[in-house]
Amino acid sequence: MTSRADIDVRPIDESEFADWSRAMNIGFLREPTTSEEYLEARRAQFTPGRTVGAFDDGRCVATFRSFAQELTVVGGAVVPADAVTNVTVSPTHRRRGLLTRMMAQDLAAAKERGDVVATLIAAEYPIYGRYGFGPATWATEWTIDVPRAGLDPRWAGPEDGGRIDLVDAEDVRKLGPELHERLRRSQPGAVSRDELWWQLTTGAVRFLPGFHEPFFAVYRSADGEVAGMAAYTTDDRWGDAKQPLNTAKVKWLTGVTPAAERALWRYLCSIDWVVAVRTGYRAPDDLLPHFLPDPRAAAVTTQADFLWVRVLDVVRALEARTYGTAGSLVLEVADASGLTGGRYRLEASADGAGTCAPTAGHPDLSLDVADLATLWLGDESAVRLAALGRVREERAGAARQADALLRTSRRPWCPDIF
Ligand SMILES: CC(=O)SCCNC(=O)CCNC(=O)[C@H](O)C(C)(C)COP(=O)(O)OP(=O)(O)OC[C@H]1O[C@@H](n2cnc3c(N)ncnc32)[C@H](O)[C@@H]1OP(=O)(O)O
Repeated sequence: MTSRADIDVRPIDESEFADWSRAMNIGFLREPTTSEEYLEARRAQFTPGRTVGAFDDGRCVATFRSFAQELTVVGGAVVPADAVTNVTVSPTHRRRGLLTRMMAQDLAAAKERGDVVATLIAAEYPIYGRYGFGPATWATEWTIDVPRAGLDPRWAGPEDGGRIDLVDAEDVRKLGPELHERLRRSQPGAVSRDELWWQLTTGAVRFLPGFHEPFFAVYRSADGEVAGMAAYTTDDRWGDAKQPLNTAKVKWLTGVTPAAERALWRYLCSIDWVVAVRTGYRAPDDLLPHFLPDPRAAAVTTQADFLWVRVLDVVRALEARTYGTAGSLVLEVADASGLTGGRYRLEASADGAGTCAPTAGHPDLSLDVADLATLWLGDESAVRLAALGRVREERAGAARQADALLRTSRRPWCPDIF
């Protein structure tokens, strides 16, 4: 067996991209061999210096890629994030520390670059906590039993003066980016999308497994403004007695007003032949069930952690967001990697702004950097984490005070897998 030291972990150059892609497909249990077209399409994701491989005897056996992203925080500001993706280690080389080496290099480079956080969508829950990542948003998927929802089957369009049109992929590439910008600027937990995201979702570039061209529906409000858009596929299922039994699967649904969300969900539940709607990953407090006369018709199919965050700079992370009340809190943050641990005083003013600085003062709460990430976007309760023993109160009542400062009335949501 090759010793750990003999395995070279380094950024690849473009000539190694085919070997790197083969290794990634192996790690994700996908067909290893890739076509020239696949490689050509995928090359847009090659970021020099940030596409990393591990090489054993000249063959790529592990992959890791990161790219620049913006993450929206509470209050609507965005912070520069190091988005981590394409993480694989071949089954022949697992549990020898290769991920640990690739991650350590990447996080150190991200810190050096000035990224405030690193982000990822975890394939499995137990992988990333050890590197200081914590789940910062959660996702819920519902399946709507349309005939049980109590909706009037005669519905023929929005009652609010708005309209819904089906549009082509090209229209989505034109209208979608601006709509998403509006959403993500006001949605804590949302991330930026690049042009390739729009090309992939519309099929202009195809390398994702199982792509089927979706239907695209656009909602315009009474004044003609595009306020919502949805992409969905259907599965052409029929029962033995010739009954249509289609499920509409929502790939994404963006609404920048409650009216837009209501109209698009109503539309999806009105399509002839469709008896079930799978919603895709929404925020756990999405309005959707309450758009239905019988909210129980929306059954939770998935409930899981979604966006994981690794705080790289406590001061900038805490100063970027806003707070629910005025107050002062001293946090003792443990960070085994040495990237951003220390004792910090957060001062929030009545207008919601926060300042943060290292302090020698007595701590109010002690916690790991991964748990700070879990609290940062407002989704989790410090009181709950204290009950679990993950946050320690150094002053009685500090966890409750942290909740008053940090928690938000609506939950954060990351609409994108990356
Ligand atoms: C953002 C993304 O891309 S998510 C996709 C992640 N990729 C996958 O799930 C594909 C299949 N899995 C893999 O490729 C690999 O198993 C990886 C990438 C998850 C882990 O790579 P490895 O090189 O085996 O990890 P490494 O040896 O550095 O492990 C470090 C520690 O994490 C633990 N660990 C690693 N993977 C897992 C896991 N899936 N579940 C539980 N523990 C794990 C190891 O046991 C080890 O613990 P220890 O330090 O106590 O001994």
